[in-house]
Amino acid sequence: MSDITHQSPEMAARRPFTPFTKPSPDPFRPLPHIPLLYPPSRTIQIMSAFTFENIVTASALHPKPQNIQFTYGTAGFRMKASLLDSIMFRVGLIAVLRSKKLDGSVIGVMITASHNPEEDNGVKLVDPRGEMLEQSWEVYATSLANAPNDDALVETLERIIAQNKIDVNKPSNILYAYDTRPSGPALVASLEDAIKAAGSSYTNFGLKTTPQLHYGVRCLNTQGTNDAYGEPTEIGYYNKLATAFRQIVSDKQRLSPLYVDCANGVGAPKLRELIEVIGEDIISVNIVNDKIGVEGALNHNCGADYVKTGQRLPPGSTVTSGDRAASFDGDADRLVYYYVDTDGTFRLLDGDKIAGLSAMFIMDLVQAAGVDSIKVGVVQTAYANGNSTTYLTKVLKVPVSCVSTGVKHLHHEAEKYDVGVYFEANGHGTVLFSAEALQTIRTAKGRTPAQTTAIAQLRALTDLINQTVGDALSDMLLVEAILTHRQWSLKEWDQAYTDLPNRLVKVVVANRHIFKTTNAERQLVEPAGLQADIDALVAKYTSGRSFVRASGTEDAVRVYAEAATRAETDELAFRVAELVFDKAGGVGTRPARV
Ligand SMILES: CC(=O)N[C@H]1[C@@H](OP(=O)(O)O)O[C@H](CO)[C@@H](O)[C@@H]1O
Ligand SMILES: [Mg+2]
Repeated sequence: MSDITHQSPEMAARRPFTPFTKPSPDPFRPLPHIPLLYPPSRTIQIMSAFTFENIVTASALHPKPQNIQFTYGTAGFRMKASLLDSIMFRVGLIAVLRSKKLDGSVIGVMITASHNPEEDNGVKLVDPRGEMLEQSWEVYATSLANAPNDDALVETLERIIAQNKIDVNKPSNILYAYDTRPSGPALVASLEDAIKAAGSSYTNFGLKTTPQLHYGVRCLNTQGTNDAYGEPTEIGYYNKLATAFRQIVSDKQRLSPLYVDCANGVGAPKLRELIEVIGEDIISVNIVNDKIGVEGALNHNCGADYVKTGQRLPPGSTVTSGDRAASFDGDADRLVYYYVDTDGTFRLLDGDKIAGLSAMFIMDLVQAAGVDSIKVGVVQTAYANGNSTTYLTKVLKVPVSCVSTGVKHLHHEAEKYDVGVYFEANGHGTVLFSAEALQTIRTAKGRTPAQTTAIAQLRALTDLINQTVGDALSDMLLVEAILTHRQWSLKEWDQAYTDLPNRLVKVVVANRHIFKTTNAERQLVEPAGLQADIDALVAKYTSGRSFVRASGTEDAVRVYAEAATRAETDELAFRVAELVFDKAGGVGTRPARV
């Protein structure tokens, strides 16, 4: 690890940017052809008609469990895998209708429950440009999932078809993929039953990370257009990232190895393949927590969610002072970095830190490239650390928007900027380049060699960053590219600002739906009076901030608190949790002091 140079955060963050051109080692040598560990995708063309009769016959094998209300939420449908059979079948039907509605555009289906325990699973739909399913269709997915019997199922399908004027005789195409969960194959079978019954063509994209599926969908739908996103294969994905990464770090010394905790999930084999394509002489990783197929291992005591929530190393980690480390979540769409300081303190570099680093780098590059008409903006949620927002607005002087929790909100807001950097504190995020910004970058001509190099690097960044969704593999390469460029240690990156101590706690209440918020979820409107009580508590703490909202993915209310010191933060979080429990129908154990 390089020596740490102590300097002010401002200096560390704004160190002048110097593009180089000398390649070392040769990043432009041909990409290797690697045999992929998993079989390539398999396409099935189906020519049969869409009939309700076929659908009802197939549906009989996938009855809806009684007394369960399903909701297509922030993360699609997600729950115990044993409850998902009918959901998978019905999601298959929705996917087919959505594809028919969009003239046969490929719709993606991802079977995963991300960072949830291994016994859970879930499913998400992906729209043609690789983005999340349009919100109005989430409502259709929910109503179809809840149709209690065949008649209701047919009625709901008819209503969706009529409301959207869908011609069911149009072609339809589905691309699906799944993570490493043992429940995956059975759920795939249910999904395929629906797709076949509805007479649709489909492609099994196999074992993939969630962002790889998003990539695949966008590639298939843009093939042969001016807007072609890439080759719609796994190797195409690796080659695109590898070529861009090699170009950005071409003149630089390789960093010390990065320990990557893959949460015992799909990220492990995929990262291994990616690194093989890039070349170990250019990037070195040490993959840990790669126990695929070991019962109960997935996300257990490891992974990005464990590290972010617990603010500690995964148990058994061998990471010590001087090491560089990162964690993915179970479907490899979240990334956090961390290191152990010389005094033994654990230091987390979360989504907020990644956003700050990326915004800083891109702003410098835009300036160096002479395309400063391109404006960068950052999108955060209320969970962003207060000091990260101060750093972005006061030091980088970049516009920052705060939106509701959930990637779709961040993604949509980020689309409003020329370059929109968005990250949830938990490590899910990406950078979006508008069509105009891409055009400017593509056509820019440098007036000096330095400008020409900076333009080429900016171009490479647009290929390196997954534009469809947050992607741990792509984000990791982005961070590694920036750190390699600056030859920064994690500690140097960390110097941009110091996180305010923060705490996230859950409170279980009888009905979390009574919690209504405003102002990007930062204030409660209901239950009446609770916000005033929270405000009164917060006022007692230096740099205190706390807010309460109902989780969209768990049956609980989340309390977030931050303050000037660890002790004040923990006390504030506990006091607010106690307040919620007492005044808003807490059930089970009363919150305890941390
Ligand atoms: C505090 C927090 O991390 N909340 C997460 C979590 O949402 P909740 O609505 O808070 O349960 O899961 C979402 C989906 O993965 C993710 O987008 C979000 O950031
Ligand atoms: Mg995930």
